[in-house]
Amino acid sequence: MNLSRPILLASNSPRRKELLAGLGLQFEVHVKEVNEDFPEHLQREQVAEFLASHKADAYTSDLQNEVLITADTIVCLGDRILNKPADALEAFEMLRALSGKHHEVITGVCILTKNSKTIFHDVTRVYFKKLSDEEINYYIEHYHPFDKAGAYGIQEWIGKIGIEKIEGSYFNVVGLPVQKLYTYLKDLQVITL
Ligand SMILES: Cc1cn([C@H]2C[C@H](O)[C@@H](COP(=O)(O)OP(=O)(O)OP(=O)(O)O)O2)c(=O)[nH]c1=O
Repeated sequence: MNLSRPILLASNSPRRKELLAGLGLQFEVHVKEVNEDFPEHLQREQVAEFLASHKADAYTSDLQNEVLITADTIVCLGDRILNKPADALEAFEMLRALSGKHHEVITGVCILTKNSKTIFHDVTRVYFKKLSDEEINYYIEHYHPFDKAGAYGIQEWIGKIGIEKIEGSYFNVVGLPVQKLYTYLKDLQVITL
């Protein structure tokens, strides 16, 4: 893959680094702490896009020729948005709520340059089987899913035993919709084969 300009990934997430590297791209990682509040009135797709865009805004004045990528993943159960659980009790409550139902995982992405901002999102529907309290407690105890929206990682044990099916991109659930991102980067002429 050839790059027309340097790529920066602004993310703390090891999964995002791995997924972007999986596209065969060279990039650098830069991270600034950004507050993840959002306006109440936004639709859920808009929340993921707002947060990705907001993360990118912290870098506007730093960019020269670089292309900056940011993302945000949220888990939506009906109208409820599940963020990262604060503790084991909240993680248990979230997984109990997701058990036996389907929900949507939305990742918003922002591609920022000095002169342009491109924002998009991808949605994946995830169907959980009914989880027992023992399964939920076992997962929380062994995997500590406190850095994950909705208190689970599809790539972990619970994804194997608990998820019946998904509709949409698997990688979008892990944290970066790489298929769509590749298309945007190609259309923006950031990458060529
Ligand atoms: C639902 C789900 C989420 N996640 C992760 C993706 C995200 O890293 C995290 C949601 O938090 P985010 O706020 O999207 O990202 P982050 O704070 O980890 O990283 P950044 O520095 O880029 O802001 O949950 C999984 O790894 N697997 C899953 O199945």
